[in-house]
Amino acid sequence: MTEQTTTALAGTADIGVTGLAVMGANLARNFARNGYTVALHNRSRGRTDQLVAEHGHEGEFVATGSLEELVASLAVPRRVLIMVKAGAPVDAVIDQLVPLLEEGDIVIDAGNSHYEDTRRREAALAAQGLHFVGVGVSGGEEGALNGPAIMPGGPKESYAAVGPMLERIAAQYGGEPCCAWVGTDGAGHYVKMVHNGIEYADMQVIGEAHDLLRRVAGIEPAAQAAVFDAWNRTELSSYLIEITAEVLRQTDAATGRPLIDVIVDEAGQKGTGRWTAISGLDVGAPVAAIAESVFARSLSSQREVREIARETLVAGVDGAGVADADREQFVEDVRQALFASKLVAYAQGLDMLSAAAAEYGWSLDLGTIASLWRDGCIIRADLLDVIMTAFGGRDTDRHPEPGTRAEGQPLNLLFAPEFTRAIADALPAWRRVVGAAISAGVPVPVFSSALAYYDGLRADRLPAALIQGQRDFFGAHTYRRTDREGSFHTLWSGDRTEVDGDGVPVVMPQPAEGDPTA
Ligand SMILES: NC(=O)C1=CN([C@@H]2O[C@H](COP(=O)(O)OP(=O)(O)OC[C@H]3O[C@@H](n4cnc5c(N)ncnc54)[C@H](OP(=O)(O)O)[C@@H]3O)[C@@H](O)[C@H]2O)C=CC1
Ligand SMILES: O=C(CO)[C@H](O)[C@H](O)COP(=O)(O)O
Repeated sequence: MTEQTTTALAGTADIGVTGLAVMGANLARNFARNGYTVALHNRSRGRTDQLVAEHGHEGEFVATGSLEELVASLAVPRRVLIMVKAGAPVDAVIDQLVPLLEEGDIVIDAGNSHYEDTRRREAALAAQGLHFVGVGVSGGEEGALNGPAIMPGGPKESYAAVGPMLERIAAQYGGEPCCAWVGTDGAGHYVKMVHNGIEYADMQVIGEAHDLLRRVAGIEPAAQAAVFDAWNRTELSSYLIEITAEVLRQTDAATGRPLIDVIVDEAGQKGTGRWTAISGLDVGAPVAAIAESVFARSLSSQREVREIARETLVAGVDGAGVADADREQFVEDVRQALFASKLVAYAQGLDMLSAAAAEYGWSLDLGTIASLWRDGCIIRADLLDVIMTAFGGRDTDRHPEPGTRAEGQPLNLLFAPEFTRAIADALPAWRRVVGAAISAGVPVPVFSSALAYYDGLRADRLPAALIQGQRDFFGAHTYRRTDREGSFHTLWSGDRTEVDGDGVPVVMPQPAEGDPTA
């Protein structure tokens, strides 16, 4: 296991990895460091040779120059892990691989593929006697090497062949691997997609907090780093808060200014956040905070429009800022608003998983899924252990009916008593912060959207009643009544009497004598 091996070991390698950019190379090294013999392949040979030259001493590698060689070097059943750019490249690799494989072999796609692609690919490969396992992987370069969070989908029986290997290279939290089979076909990639949607919202709320600390409280980046360090010792403790402090502390070598001030303020995106928002719309899950975080990135990238807007649109505020005496309280308010908004993003993401489970017939256990995110991935946070507990802990044998929660699991994360309390405690600060941001003209799309979600959930009555009235007025779409079963329509263009779903005039019950509402 320790000697560098580059000669072909035909038919003995435990796993083949094709696609040796940042993620594939580090996953391959992780497998090798854990004692597996890893066959390597990349479209262009350079990456393969580089990996072997730089890291060949870390374990048993079989460098190959073609997919034919890669497949020939693998033990049966063959396991080939694809880690190439998502989309058409995955299909291109599959098309080349399939003719080389035999019944029972397993193709693992560990990139950020769209779950619908995964469903399609699994069905196509199953028809040819091959197993296709769509696996979500999170943790970036460092996680891939030292232990990522892994969310495998695909046929349950395939997990027996790949699960133990994946569990071995995954991050470990309290002795448990951050890896477990999550559900059939595209479920693994769906769960990873929602992870990324939450990641977008989490990053955006941290960004909003940073903006408020700078523009309202006047706290410069280096001092903010200390604030985020301190927040990382509270219930906000997480990887993203930790790296935020690192980024804010960094000085640009070329200018001596804070690095954050020389980075162009346009956020990129590869697609997983957008897919989450689109899927939320498709399955009818109100993931507004996640969607707002995607829109915020899109707005940031409208460079030309923003330039014109800066010159033409007025702010309409009379100056912003907190007095010195109020700064400490404001910082604490922002911390609480950040925590509450983050909880809402998790609540929306988890709610969406249940809606998708119903739509696609998956059995997703929210407690186990939360357990996978406790370490290794980008959204890892102390909070996830609490969320896991709120959903009944980790139980890889618990498979609720599609679209339902396992017994005892709350219908919404915010209904778990500890989170109901946490939000209630944060609420006054959250409202103050959103109010202050609006007054100061500082955009807080996710802070405010998350608060609107919370207020929408808890409202006695929503203006949806008026929308139903409007829909009935212009399109005879009917409405339901609070006091009777059935659907009803008012003859808006006629005498405005009410008819039932069959067009029969409704006879109003006579109010009882003495009824005060009569
Ligand atoms: N980077 C990250 O932090 C994370 C990435 N992911 C996902 O993992 C996957 C890999 O990501 P990453 O390592 O960043 O690499 P990239 O997404 O940048 O993809 C580069 C790799 O894809 C190969 N490739 C591109 N097109 C083709 C093709 N048509 N046929 C064969 N191979 C092709 C490249 O080969 P060549 O060298 O020949 O160009 C190279 O090996 C992606 O799906 C990504 O979304 C998941 C989690 C985290
Ligand atoms: O999957 C990941 C982390 O979990 C990748 O880093 C992904 O690229 C992040 O998404 P985006 O590039 O859209 O910010």
